[in-house]
Amino acid sequence: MREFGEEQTIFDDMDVLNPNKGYRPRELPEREMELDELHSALRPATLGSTPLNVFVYGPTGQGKTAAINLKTHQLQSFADDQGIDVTVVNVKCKGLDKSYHLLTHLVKELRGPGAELPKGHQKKALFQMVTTELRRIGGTIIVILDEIDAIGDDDYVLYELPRLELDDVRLSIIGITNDLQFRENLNADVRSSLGEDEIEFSPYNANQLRAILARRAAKGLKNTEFVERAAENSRPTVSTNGIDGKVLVSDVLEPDVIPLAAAFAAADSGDARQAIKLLFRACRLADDAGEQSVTEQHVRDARDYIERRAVERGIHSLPTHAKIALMAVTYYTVRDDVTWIETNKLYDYHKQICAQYGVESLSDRRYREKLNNLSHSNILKKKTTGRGQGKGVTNRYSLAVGIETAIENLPSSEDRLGGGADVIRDMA
Ligand SMILES: Nc1ncnc2c1ncn2[C@@H]1O[C@H](COP(=O)(O)OP(=O)(O)OP(=O)(O)O)[C@@H](O)[C@H]1O
Repeated sequence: MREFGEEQTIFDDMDVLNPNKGYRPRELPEREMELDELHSALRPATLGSTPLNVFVYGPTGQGKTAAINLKTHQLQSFADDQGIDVTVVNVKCKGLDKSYHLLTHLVKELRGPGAELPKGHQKKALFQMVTTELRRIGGTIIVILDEIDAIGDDDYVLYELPRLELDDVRLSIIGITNDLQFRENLNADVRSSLGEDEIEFSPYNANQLRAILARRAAKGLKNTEFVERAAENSRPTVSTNGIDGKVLVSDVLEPDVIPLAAAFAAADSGDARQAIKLLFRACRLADDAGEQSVTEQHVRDARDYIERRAVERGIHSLPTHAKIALMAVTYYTVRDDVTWIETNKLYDYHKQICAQYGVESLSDRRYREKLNNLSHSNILKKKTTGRGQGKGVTNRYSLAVGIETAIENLPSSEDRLGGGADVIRDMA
């Protein structure tokens, strides 16, 4: 057994590289333009006027939250220095699927630390409480509504809040979403009042991700720092995407590590969170193995690990019928040693398993939908072939995940479907 405290480590500060911890970057050079746009929307607060409502949108992991945090903090400290009354309130809307829920959380945040969620009130009464709290706080109040799309089409708050006119209150709403459809579907009135300014965050490219990773590595890893180009000496340069022409040198990272992690994330979705997660996992794999250097292979292993975990999580959270569909493909893959299996055969398995384990079976059409959904989640692959003119098409499915992964994640023996899964495990 390993003993605590006896190991060497490559980490200086693990939290900086852990995207789930609250590290807040103090600079975002890749988002200068977006920060300028935010600056322009918030600047009226410094001039005694009302900041603009802003709608911020773009895919996940693009620095939307980081940029808004940075800019509102900057505004807050300027306001504190100058004696200007500015209050920033943050509401995370994830899971708040109704205006009612959003209002309860907004009241709680406005009331400040220690306040409880108000219970047992109508929507209108809650809105009145919001108004009372805004009046009590007074001055400039910036309400950030993160993941605003969670409230779906119940846009009562989004309609009413920007329309509030209260004496001595200058209210600004910043709505953030990564659901572009949500923005498109908003009622035109809501969209125009909420989105006085709209700021789009488009995906990072590989170069930008390299720079982001380089700055994180410099803060999170030992013997890794930015130096003037001339001072590179003989130390390995691991990123040339430094600030002010500096380069990153490291005794811990091999030169290919940051470019590879950035390339993987850029090829996928340009998500900075994903890139940081990949680098962090690669560093942990090296560190846990007691190695003093992170290699390209660690990055590849980290990617495999993250992908595998994501698939496993996806499989575990599948509803019953989707689990049976996956079992069906796994069953024939193992039993017949084939790759592609026809829908009709899979449907026979479905009916048999449902009858055996007391699950209500689906119609043929609904079952096909389930198979199709699994192919959209990259758990199955689908192949469609024509049977000639007028004869329609045949869909075949195969596992998109490795057979070992599929078998490892079959329902356990204690599960309602465990017996069916045991049959597959015994055959494998
Ligand atoms: N330009 C950047 N420089 C340094 N770190 C960055 C940059 N952009 C994003 N990050 C980091 O990437 C992670 C994700 O960023 P953030 O949460 O701001 O993304 P987001 O666009 O708000 O994503 P989501 O829509 O999923 O909430 C955070 O750890 C953040 O600090």
